[in-house]
Amino acid sequence: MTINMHSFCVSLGGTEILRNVYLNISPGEFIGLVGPNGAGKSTLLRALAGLQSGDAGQCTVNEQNISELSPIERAKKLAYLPQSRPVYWSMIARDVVALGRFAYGSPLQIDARDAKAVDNALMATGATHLKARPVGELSGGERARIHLARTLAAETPIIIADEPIAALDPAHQLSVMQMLRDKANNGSSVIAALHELPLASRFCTRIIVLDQGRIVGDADAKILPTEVIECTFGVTPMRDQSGIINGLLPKIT
Ligand SMILES: Nc1ncnc2c1ncn2[C@@H]1O[C@H](COP(=O)(O)OP(=O)(O)OP(=O)(O)O)[C@@H](O)[C@H]1O
Repeated sequence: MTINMHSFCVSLGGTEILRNVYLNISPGEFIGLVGPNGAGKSTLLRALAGLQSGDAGQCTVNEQNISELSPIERAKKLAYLPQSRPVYWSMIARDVVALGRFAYGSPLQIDARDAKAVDNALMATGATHLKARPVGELSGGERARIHLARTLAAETPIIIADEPIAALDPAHQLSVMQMLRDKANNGSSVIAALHELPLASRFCTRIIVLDQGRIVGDADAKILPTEVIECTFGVTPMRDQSGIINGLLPKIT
């Protein structure tokens, strides 16, 4: 499925947060949305998920305005992992993952297809061994993987993830990035807000750079101009021969 933003603007508390954003995500793409703290990444992802209305412009899924979709229709098309993921009851981890199936029936009475989706999602995030544990007892990284599994359990053609690898150890960061890339390779449209530029560069098919609510860079990760990274983040990327960023240094002046 294709997701599209056209001349999209958002103001919050009297401040313009997203300014005239144009964006297109096609099946097969894994987009890394990067930008400094406060750039507007979460706001943009919330808008793509239909959770943030705009002051101007449009956001569409397969050319249908996202605000016209019912929550259930939306949940069958896209899964959204928010940055903040509070759990107010100490539910068993597997039940939290099963919440991802709510669009298909009651998450507390899951059928065989739902159960398979939940088990596959737990496996994809390396969290199968955690399934019987109360989420309140899990570590931050373990809980993050359970929430990601909840997102994947929806088995939607679009995945929108806000900082899916924050709090994960290096091995799980790599495996989650590979898994998201595999989803894209299998036809999903994936966008994730990321702070880990080298990992974004290695695994994403495209990088979009947001700064003060504006898109200031949009390119294949390997050819994203060094100047854009330097101007936006104040760091200088080191690259390997293929252009992949493999380290960052304070901006060389
Ligand atoms: N409800 C709100 N009212 C006023 N300002 C808001 C509101 N929500 C967010 N903002 C502001 O919008 C800007 C963008 O926030 P957003 O969370 O989208 O940034 P971000 O790029 O995801 O940042 P981070 O990398 O720190 O998570 C920030 O300056 C934030 O303070």
